[in-house]
Amino acid sequence: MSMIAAFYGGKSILITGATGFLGKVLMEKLFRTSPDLKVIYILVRPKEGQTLQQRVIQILDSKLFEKVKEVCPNVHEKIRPISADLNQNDFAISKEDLQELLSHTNIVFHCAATVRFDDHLRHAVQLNVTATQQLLLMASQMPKLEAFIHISTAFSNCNLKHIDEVVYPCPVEPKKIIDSMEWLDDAIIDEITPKLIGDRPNTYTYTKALGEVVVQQEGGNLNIAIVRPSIMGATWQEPFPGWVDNLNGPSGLIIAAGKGFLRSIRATPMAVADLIPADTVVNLTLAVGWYTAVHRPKSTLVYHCTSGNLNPCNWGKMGLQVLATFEKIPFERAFRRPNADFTTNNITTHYWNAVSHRAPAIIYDFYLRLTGRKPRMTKLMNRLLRTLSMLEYFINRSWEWSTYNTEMLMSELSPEDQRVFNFDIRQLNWLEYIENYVLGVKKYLLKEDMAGIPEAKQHLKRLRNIHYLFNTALFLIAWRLLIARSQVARNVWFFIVSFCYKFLSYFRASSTLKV
Ligand SMILES: CCCCCCCCCCCCCCCCCCCCCCCCCC(=O)SCCNC(=O)CCNC(=O)[C@H](O)C(C)(C)COP(=O)(O)OP(=O)(O)OC[C@H]1O[C@@H](n2cnc3c(N)ncnc32)[C@H](O)[C@@H]1OP(=O)(O)O
Ligand SMILES: NC(=O)C1=CN([C@@H]2O[C@H](COP(=O)(O)OP(=O)(O)OC[C@H]3O[C@@H](n4cnc5c(N)ncnc54)[C@H](OP(=O)(O)O)[C@@H]3O)[C@@H](O)[C@H]2O)C=CC1
Repeated sequence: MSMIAAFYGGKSILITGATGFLGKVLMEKLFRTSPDLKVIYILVRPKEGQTLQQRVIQILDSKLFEKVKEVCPNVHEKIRPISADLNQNDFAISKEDLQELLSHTNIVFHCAATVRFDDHLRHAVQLNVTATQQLLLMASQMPKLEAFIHISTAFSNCNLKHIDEVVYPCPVEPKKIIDSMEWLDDAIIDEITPKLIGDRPNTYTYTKALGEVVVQQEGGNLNIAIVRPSIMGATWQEPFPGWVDNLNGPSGLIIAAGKGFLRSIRATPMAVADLIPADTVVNLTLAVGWYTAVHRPKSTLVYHCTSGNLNPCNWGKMGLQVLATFEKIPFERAFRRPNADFTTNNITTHYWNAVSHRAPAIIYDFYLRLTGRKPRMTKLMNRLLRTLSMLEYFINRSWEWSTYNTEMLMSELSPEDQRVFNFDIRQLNWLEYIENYVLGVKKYLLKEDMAGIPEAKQHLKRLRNIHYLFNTALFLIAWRLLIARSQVARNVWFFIVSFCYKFLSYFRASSTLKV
């Protein structure tokens, strides 16, 4: 029997961010391995046109929860959605709900965050720092609380090259930042943001670092741990390979490449692609929850959930495997044939952006206008280029993360727990994983049917023919213009034509002789 699974049995668990990518995989695993848990409270913000219950039903109806429904048929009774907005004071939770949470919760998993790189600092601070502070305050009033697990990111200290499993201090105290956000206006915040984030690339990584400091400073006597995943990708094994449900990280770019929009990307092929499957993050997080509650380490332990130092894969290998998978499993209705490449400097990046991204978009929009439709490709391409510029920082560098605590935890698990809550990334086969990832993107994000693959292949063949035809026409037009203007080009042209003519005459004559 798994000790970790048994530990979560009978427990009341609070999860923030349960409607997000990680939160859903976390809930699924909890229900599947500990169906006898008491209740999972989830803090859900109301969404336009959807009640909380409807949001829960939507989650449970997804393919992700198919296995759970078999092992835990009353799963819907065990999820208790609580209306809460982490942007509001006290999360705008009703008094009754708050009372219930405070008196019953045994474990907290804090996953909610804004993961947008370019969020306004005020909003990023509110969600990634102030909300964490408020949640800690709530947690300190929970008499039955056994562990508080905070999900951060391995990139919270991406300004360093080697990152240890410790919380690094920030030059300006989080409390001061929180206070200043209350009285500074947006214009001033915009002005000081670059100075505050310093050599970090965006407000996301900066506020996640502040969040960690808050956890360490204000955790009081709570049993706290911090989990730092790197770039979270589709599931590796559980509940099935390839499950993914948002565009973050590489998923959006896989779509853009597979549909033929993305043709070049500024990346360093040898830089480590520190991807980590979502189910690996979940297994480590649950093991950390158990360890923190049972062993009560004296200090706040940080656990790196990364792949680079144990089983590295680089962007070059990953890119090639993604492209190879498109040959076998193409996406439907591609704009162009998937054929992306890496660029490594500014000049080639600008050149290929103009030739491979902007120009085809303009031509296609011109065609849409001609046929009386609304142009949209240039807008889409501009957004893609903006997204690429945001992600570039992470695909042109490598980091070293120490994984001492994570490895220590692995050695503390029984063989059964090591199997059920496997987070040993050394066992991952990258080529197989990437293929399943692309397949998962096709099935679960694009919702494309596998039966459509032959038609998708036909479509790519048509695109290839159009491509050849277009290139030939372009060459002939350019050549025609050139020979109209240049005597040298004309001479070359006559030489080629007469050479071909002579060759054909010789060929015809020799074949007549043979007969
Ligand atoms: C040798 C030869 C080889 C050949 C090779 C060939 C290669 C070919 C194969 C290629 C694949 C292999 C290489 C993979 C590289 C992966 C790099 C990943 C690095 C990730 C590092 C993460 C580190 C930190 C990890 C963490 O700890 S945290 C989690 C990470 N957080 C995020 O990933 C949020 C990012 N996003 C935003 O920050 C916002 O999205 C924002 C972008 C500002 C836009 O923002 P905005 O324009 O305002 O508007 P949106 O509505 O948001 O989006 C507007 C439009 O862009 C779409 N779109 C949003 N996102 C993404 C996204 N990612 N990717 C793509 N599209 C996206 C959205 O669908 C919408 O499309 P539309 O609806 O227009 O059609
Ligand atoms: N994705 C990645 O590559 C990585 C993620 N992480 C960390 O993992 C955690 C989870 O990330 P991920 O699942 O990918 O992110 P998602 O964007 O998929 O999920 C974010 C979650 O936070 C909730 N949330 C956001 N704002 C509020 C709010 N105001 N009130 C209540 N809930 C809110 C969202 O709710 P709603 O559904 O209503 O929007 C959603 O459930 C984050 O802490 C992130 O920093 C770390 C490393 C990598």
